[in-house]
Amino acid sequence: MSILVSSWSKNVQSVPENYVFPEGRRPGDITAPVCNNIPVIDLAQEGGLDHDEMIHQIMRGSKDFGLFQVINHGVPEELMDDTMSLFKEFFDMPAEDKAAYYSEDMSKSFRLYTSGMNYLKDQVNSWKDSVIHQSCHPLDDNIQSWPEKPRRYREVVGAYSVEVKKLTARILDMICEGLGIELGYFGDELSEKHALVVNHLPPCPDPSLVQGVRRHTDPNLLTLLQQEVYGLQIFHEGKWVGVEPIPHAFVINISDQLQTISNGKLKSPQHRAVTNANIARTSLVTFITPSFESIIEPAKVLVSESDPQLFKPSPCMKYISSYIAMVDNRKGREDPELPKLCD
Ligand SMILES: O=C(O)CCC(=O)C(=O)O
Ligand SMILES: [Fe+2]
Repeated sequence: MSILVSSWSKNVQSVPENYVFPEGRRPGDITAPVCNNIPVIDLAQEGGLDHDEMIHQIMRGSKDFGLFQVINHGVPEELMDDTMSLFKEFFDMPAEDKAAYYSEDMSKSFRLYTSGMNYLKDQVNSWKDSVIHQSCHPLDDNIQSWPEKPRRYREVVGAYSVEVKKLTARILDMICEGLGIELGYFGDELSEKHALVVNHLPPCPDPSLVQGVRRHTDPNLLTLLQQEVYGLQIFHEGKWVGVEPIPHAFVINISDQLQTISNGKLKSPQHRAVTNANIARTSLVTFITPSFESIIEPAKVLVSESDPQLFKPSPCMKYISSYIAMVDNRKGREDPELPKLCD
């Protein structure tokens, strides 16, 4: 039998034992109401918000929640719909078709996997299948490792990653403006890597027992997420709150390395994704990461006598490897120099 949740979960009426989290580590409030204070920012270039107001809202979201949403952002809505439909079709393919893409080898540039990062190492499994494209750009160098099924996979996902790249550059420059650092600061090296992860959480007979995407902060620079079904939650002021699924919006999540570069002015929120009883949830998550050799440290202009440096310089790779070690061992991050984050 396939170990992919998307292949066997239709045939079960209760949660198999290896997916049931022990009491105390269960998700708790899976129906947390959506938080209406998270900014939803209209980025329309004509007839939309005043530019200064956009920057103000971006800063408010990034400081108070570590997160905001954008609409009218320039990524064509039809392309967002096509990409979402394509991935739903991917996870609905017969188990034999999906088996060709399944791998536990984390070094692969494209793979389909299940649970956390490694099904075999997880003490308790997560109710999730995922695909990862380690690198989307340059497209021509990477696209050959992507699936050819469903038809148009490479064309649609390729176009999606080109559009998301443009939006990323725009948002990073607005963050520069808000922080008062030079435009282009995040160009090239600091935003070199674009990985696309698609998480698929099939309907679950009892969402209160399982984890979809477990509580974590993102170890990269910035994350852009597309969702259409409720499930993403952030831990805010001591409780879980939902992030409203808004059609054709992107959720923009400040990640650990941007928290460091901003010298703690922007925060990297703890978040997770919960499952639903009746409906599958698919999310498209683009992770922007500096080149692994980049040294991540607070921007000089953000450090002063009244604003002492909060983080020591560390290579980007250290953030990523400490995250992977944490996910593998389910322990907190041990390196005291890195933002301290997880359960
Ligand atoms: O699927 C989601 O909504 C959250 C995914 C996420 O946090 C991640 O993949 O890092
Ligand atoms: Fe995340």
